[in-house]
Amino acid sequence: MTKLSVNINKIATLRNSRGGDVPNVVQFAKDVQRFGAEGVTIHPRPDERHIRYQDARDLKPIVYTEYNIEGNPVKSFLDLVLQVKPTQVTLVPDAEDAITSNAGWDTIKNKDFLVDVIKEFQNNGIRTSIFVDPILKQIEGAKATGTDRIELYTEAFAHQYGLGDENAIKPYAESATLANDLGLGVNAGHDLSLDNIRFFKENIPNLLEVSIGHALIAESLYLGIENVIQMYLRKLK
Ligand SMILES: CC(=O)[C@@H](O)[C@H](O)COP(=O)(O)O
Ligand SMILES: NCC(=O)COP(=O)(O)O
Repeated sequence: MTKLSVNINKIATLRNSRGGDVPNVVQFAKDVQRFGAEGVTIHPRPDERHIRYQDARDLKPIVYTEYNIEGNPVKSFLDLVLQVKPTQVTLVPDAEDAITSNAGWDTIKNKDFLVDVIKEFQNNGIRTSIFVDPILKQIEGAKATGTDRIELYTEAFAHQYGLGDENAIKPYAESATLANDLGLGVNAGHDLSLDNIRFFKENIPNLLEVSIGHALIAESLYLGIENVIQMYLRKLK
């Protein structure tokens, strides 16, 4: 079974555009869970351009499904996650000025750093996942960090599949198979959508969780958030 975790960054982007509290991020998280989402994901960035650090704290008491916080483990992020204690932390090596996440970890070069932060989170009862490109030696490197899971960075798949190239799934299927063999859990995310999720899910062995935000919110503008969540759940069965 693959869990659907709804990334609510875009709700915070909309709220921040007017400086008030509409839409309310906490209410939205309550509602997506009521509509069937099996997790809530946020990705607070150091400039707080969408999710603010205070949102991460405010969400803690109301997220009764899986709470996943993503981000680059700079000191302020580390402190926040250790305070909030979500179900899972997903480490993403994103530059501060990046518009969105645009690469996975070099798990070999950053091994010592990752081993230390992963241990710190795990010692505090937080499951860890690290964002990686579908490259076999990076999956082996991920195993050496001690992480519980990996999150496959799916932007390249989404782009190529959108152009009609079904072979784009191959490196993902191979990476997931290796991760399964190594005992790593497999999550995935970035640019997944109603158009590509079923094909992705059907070809990835033992896919535990997908986190989806940008497309899901855009699709909801036309189809409604409750309906869209139900559509994803059907495709992930
Ligand atoms: C790790 C990942 O792919 C997503 O968290 C993505 O980075 C969403 O972040 P933005 O909403 O800032 O684009
Ligand atoms: N981890 C990926 C995520 O949370 C959402 O990414 P996207 O659907 O906004 O591209």
